[in-house]
Parts: sequence; structure tokens; C-alpha cells
Amino acid sequence: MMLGLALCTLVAGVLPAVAAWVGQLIVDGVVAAMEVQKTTSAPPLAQSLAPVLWLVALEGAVIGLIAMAQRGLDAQKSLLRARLGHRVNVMILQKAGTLSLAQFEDSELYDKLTRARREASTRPLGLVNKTFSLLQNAISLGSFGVLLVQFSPWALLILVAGALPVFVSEAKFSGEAFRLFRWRSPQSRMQMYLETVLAREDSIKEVKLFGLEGLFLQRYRAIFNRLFTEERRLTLRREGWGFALGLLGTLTFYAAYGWVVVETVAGALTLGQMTMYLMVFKQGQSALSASLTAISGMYEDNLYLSNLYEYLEQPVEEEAGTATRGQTPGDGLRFENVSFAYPGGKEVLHGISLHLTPGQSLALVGENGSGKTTLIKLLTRLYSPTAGRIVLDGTDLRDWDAVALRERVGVIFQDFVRYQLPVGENLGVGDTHAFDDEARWKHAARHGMADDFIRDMPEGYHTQLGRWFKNGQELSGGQWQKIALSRAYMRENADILVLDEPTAAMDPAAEAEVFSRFRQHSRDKMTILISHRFSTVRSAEQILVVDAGRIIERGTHAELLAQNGRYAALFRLQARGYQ
Ligand SMILES: Nc1ncnc2c1ncn2[C@@H]1O[C@H](COP(=O)(O)OP(=O)(O)OP(=O)(O)O)[C@@H](O)[C@H]1O
Repeated sequence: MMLGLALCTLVAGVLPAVAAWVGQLIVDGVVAAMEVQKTTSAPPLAQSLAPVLWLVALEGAVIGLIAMAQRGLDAQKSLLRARLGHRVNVMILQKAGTLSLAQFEDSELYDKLTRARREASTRPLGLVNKTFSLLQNAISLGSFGVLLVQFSPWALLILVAGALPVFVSEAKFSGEAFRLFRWRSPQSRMQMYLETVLAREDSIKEVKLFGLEGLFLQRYRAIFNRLFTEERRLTLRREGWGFALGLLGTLTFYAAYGWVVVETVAGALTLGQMTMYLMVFKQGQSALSASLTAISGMYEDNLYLSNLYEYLEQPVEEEAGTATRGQTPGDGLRFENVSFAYPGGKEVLHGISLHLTPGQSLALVGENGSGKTTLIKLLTRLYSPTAGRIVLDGTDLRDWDAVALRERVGVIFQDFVRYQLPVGENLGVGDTHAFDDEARWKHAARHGMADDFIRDMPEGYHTQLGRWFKNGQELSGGQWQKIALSRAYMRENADILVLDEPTAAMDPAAEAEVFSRFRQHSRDKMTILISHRFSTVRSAEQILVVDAGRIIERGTHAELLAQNGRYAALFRLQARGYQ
């Protein structure tokens, strides 16, 4: 493809000069033929016409070739655009996959990612296109130069002098445009966010009911107006200067025009040469300004690409661990004096210690924001403790091989993802090895109590979920939770199962059933359950009460009731509600 591009560029670059030269031959040929026809001993008309007509045909052929090369260039460029855009997008997404959760939550990095994505498909291609356009125009310019120098080297100089000021101002404004783009990037992100809220099915319900359209749209407009003021200022200045300095180009053209006319009338140039020089000067001017525009455009593209490089070169945490087995298999999971603060935040977990042996069940209870989910994020190594350590089978989590660890832990978070995919694949994501395995989907769905309603769906396990795609079905909150639960059952090899509020949206009968199945299924596994419902928590072998990042009570349900502390108080409160 690159070879084709280079060839077409060469042809499209050289031929315009050839066309101008043939044009000169034609005019001179015509003038000569007319002279001959005026004499008394004129040969037959056809004889004088033939050479000129051949030249006309040649000119036609050259123009045809230029058109062909130009088309060839366009076709190859648009294919390149598709491929290059895709390649860059894949690079961006691949990189996103290696970033840690903490990096994702860092707004500055997120900003880089969004900016990179927004410019991804256009800038790299722009750079390639401009390189070829520069090459093509430089070749044209070179060949025009060869012709023009024969008239006068001064003409060449005038040509260059006329174009330079526009170039300098363009380069300056490119830099300014880029700085503006960077400056407004947080606001643009807010705009994108508002667009999402106003136009996506998952938020539109609330937006409508609360009547937020006007409010959000107003905010959207306000951001636009603020950004637009800056943009208008820059555009007006850019175009104003472009026009004023561009006039210089027109001026030099007409000066050269006058000069060529004078020379022709004085007899130094033939009519054909005059036509050729005018054409060469005109086209040379546009080739030169196209080259210079390409250079300043390349500079601008490079500025934007620097943002892409910055993002791609973002250091990622090394996954240094290699252990696939623990030092003391069967020891289970230990938190040893673990404390944690989110990056840039204050400490949210303080000195947490716990021990969970294989086959044991643990429940975490505590107020909103007490740190339960955070504890699970540490266990799954989405974050690392700021102090203390977490040990699985005698080996620090940090020393575990990432894949081996992932295989052992199955987690369903409160805010599990509702994939806009067929229902079967929504289960399959629970185990990438069995992503397409229908038998495993069904097995998991039976455990998670999702099998019944899935079979009633129009296309069973192949029914599309969500509203983004054709025939997508929406599920109820409880049904979604059953899907999430089944997803956890897909992880057959995991021996640590974590459910973070898995049944909040289920009806009581379903919830009771879910837990009796869960216990049966996970007899030999370690289970951690987070719930605000004491009916689900009470049967756990170990219950931890978390308060403001500390474990304040621990024991079985009976022990905790006997202690008559926070747990007992909360339990009675909830029990009273049911009486
Ligand atoms: N990504 C985050 N970055 C910074 N702080 C966070 C983040 N996630 C949670 N926090 C803070 O950490 C604390 C504990 O949050 P966590 O989600 O662990 O609570 P929780 O006990 O699971 O609450 P809930 O019962 O509401 O689910 C809260 O004060 C919260 O503001």
C-alpha cells in the first residue's frame, strides 16, 4: 500500500509541470500554424494541424493520468484512514486494560485518555496524509521550479517570499489552537458527560421524572458559550491574518503576471511561454502554500499526538508476583493489620485483621461508607494496602501471579456490570474460559436461580439484553441480580467467593432460596458476604461489624447477640421493623 501511495504521489507531483510544458508547446504550435497558414504557399490545413492536435491529445492524456493518480491517492488514503484509526484505537484500549483502578480514578489520566480517544482516529492519519501531500507538492514545486528558473531565478524567489508570512502565522496559530484544546479539555469532558446523561436510556428515566432536561441543557449551553467565545476569538484572528497575509501572495502573483506580460510584448517570450509561466507561477504558488500548510498542520498534529504518546507511555504498575501456589496451602485468607487510604484521600481502613479458613463463611456488616467494599477491593488486589499485608495460603497477595489469583477469587460487586450482550454471554463473562459454553451457562443459571426466567425469554439464552441493540430485552433489578449471582457460579475453580449486597433487589422468597443454595454450593469454599439484611448474615460462621474503617465486634450471630453491642442493637432494630 505504501508503495502504491508513493507511486501515485510521484505521478501526481510531476505531471502538472509536464502538462504546463505541453500547454506551452500547444500555444506555440498554434501560433506557428497560424503564421504558416497566412503565407501564400501554405500546406494543406490538415498537415499544419496534425502536430498541434497530437499535442492536444498528449495534454489530454497527461491530465487523465493526473486524475487517475489523484483518485488512486484518495482511495488509498481512505483505506489507510480506516486501518490506522483502528490500530490506534486498539492501542488506546489495550493500554486502558493495563491501567490500574487507581489510575482510572485519577482525573488527570482520565482526561488524557479521553483526549487521546477523541483525536485518535484523525491525527495519526492526518500526519501520514500531510507527509504525502507535502511530498507531492514538493515534487510539483521542484518541477515547476525547473521551468520557472529558466525565466528568472528572481521569479522563484518572489514565489517563496509571497508564501512565507502566511506560513509563519499559521504555525503560530496552530500552537494556540492546541493550547486552547488542552485548556478546555475538562469542560469538554463535562459536555460529553452531560450529553451522555441527556441521551442515554439508563439515565433518561430519572432526567424526565425530575425534569432535569432544561437544567442540564442550560449548563451544556453555558459551557459551549464559554468555549465558543475563546474559539471565535482564535478563529477570527487566525482567518483575519490568513487573509491579510494571503493578499501578499495574490500581490506577488499579479506582479509576476505584469512582468511576464512585459517580457512577452518586448518579444523575449513566446505566447506559449507566457501561458506556461503564468500557469506554473499560479500552480507553483498553490503547491507552495499547500506544502507550507502541510508543514504547519504536521506540527499541529504532532502536538496532539504528543498527548497520545503521553497516555501510551503512562507507567503501569508491574505485576511482579509469580506464585501460583501458596507457601502453606489450606491456610486460607488473612488480613494482617491492614490499613488503607485511597490515593490522595484520608485513611478509610485502620488496622484490619481477620482470618478465614477454607470452607468458612464470613459476613461483613456496617453502615454505609464504613469500608466494606474497600476491603473487598484490597482482597481482589484492585488496590494495595497502604500498611499491613494480605496473605493467601501463606503468601502475600502481592507475590501471587495475577492470573492465578484471579482464578481463585470470584467477586460480584454491588455495581456489577449489566452488559448489553446476549443473556448467555452475560453469564459467560464470569469465566473467560467458558465464555461461549452453553452447558456451563445453564448450569450456572440454575444455581443462580436465573434459569427459569431466561428460558421464558424470546430467544432463551441468546436473547439480547439492554436497549442499545435490536430486540434487546430489559430485566428487572432482581433478575439482573440473579444474572450477577449466576456469573459468580460460573467461576467453578474459584475457592473464594465474594458477594457484595447480592440480594438487595430480590424478593424475600428468592433471597432465602439464594442463600440456602449458596451455602450448599460453597461448602468447601471461603465465602464473604456483605449485606445489610440480618436474615442473610446471621448464618455466617464469622460476622464482622465494621465501623468507620475498624472492626468493632466479631463472632457468630449468637455470640454477638450475647455481647449486646452494636450488632445486637441493629439486629433488634431490624427485627422490630418486621414485627
Ligand atoms: N474510589 C474511591 N476513592 C476515594 N474514596 C473512596 C472510593 N471508594 C470509596 N471511597 C471512600 O471510602 C469509604 C468506604 O467506602 P466503601 O465503599 O468501602 O463503603 P461500604 O462500607 O462498602 O459502604 P456501602 O454500605 O454504602 O456499600 C467511604 O468513605 C468512601 O467515601
